[in-house]
Amino acid sequence: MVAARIDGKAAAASVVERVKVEAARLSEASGVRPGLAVILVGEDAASQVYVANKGKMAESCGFRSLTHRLPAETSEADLIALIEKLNADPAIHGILQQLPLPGPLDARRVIAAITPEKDVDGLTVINAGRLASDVLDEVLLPCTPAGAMLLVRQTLGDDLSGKSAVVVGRSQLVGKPMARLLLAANATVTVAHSRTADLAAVCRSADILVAAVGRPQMIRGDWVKDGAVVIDVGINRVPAPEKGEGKTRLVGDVAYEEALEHAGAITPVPGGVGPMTIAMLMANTVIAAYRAAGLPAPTF
Ligand SMILES: Nc1nc(=O)c2c([nH]1)NC[C@@H]1CN(c3ccc(C(=O)N[C@@H](CCC(=O)O)C(=O)O)cc3)C=[N+]21
Repeated sequence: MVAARIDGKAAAASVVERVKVEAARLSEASGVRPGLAVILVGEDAASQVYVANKGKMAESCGFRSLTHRLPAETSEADLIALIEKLNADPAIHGILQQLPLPGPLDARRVIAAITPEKDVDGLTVINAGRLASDVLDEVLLPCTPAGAMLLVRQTLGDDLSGKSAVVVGRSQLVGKPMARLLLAANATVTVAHSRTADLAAVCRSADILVAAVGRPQMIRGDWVKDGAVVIDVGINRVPAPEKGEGKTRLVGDVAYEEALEHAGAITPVPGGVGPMTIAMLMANTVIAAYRAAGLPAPTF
């Protein structure tokens, strides 16, 4: 079998088109223009690129977009004071604190300062708790698992009854919320991780295999059940000596070429889950703006 390629770029573009329509509808109904504030502390090169992309995407959706660039030496008190100012600003509906934070800043305390209704990254304890407690009408979901789930639903439909799903990785950011979303869609879910015995055999039991470990090409082709849907969340930059694509290239957590021969459908890296992450940030921002206006929010 040769797997179908799940086109995350195309799926992300159609989410963004929906976001534009919903933003325009909100603006007509209530005069509210969604506002997204992105905070970047320090000079991390990769983060600079992501933040610039998010700003451009927000503007293309018709949002008000503000990027706050703070020096690496910023104190935690000053950063939290900025977040509190944005919490209180009625023109801002989403606050994204770009991670990782420089050394002495405590990400947990900083994220906790974001009001849950503006937490468009879905990282606060309140939003994690809403997902865990099935309070789905109030939750803002973490963007990467929400985007990955949309690709699963696009491939297999909304009801995963009778399907087994294996999530490799148990992070707060991806693994745990992904498992909860799959469970909410009626899949039978296993969360595997670095201490799982015979990980290959566990993976082979999966109709839906989600790789979120952050180790380049760790999941081999013969770990993939024939016909499985494989969602590769990993984005790893590795040296590319052999191909002449420059010094480095991006690979996922799955050995893509090998997995192609087993999977029924698979997300590539790049062009898979990555673009969906940014699209879902836009979706969360428009959702937060609808809720702030007291109107029923669109679902994605
Ligand atoms: N608070 C916070 N929220 C985040 O969501 C967050 C963050 N901090 N810090 C950094 C990571 C990284 N991240 C990516 C999003 C999209 C792509 C993406 O679209 N990647 C392209 C490839 C881009 C390239 O070529 O370099 C793709 O997979 O096709 C990658 C990485 C969000 N992050």
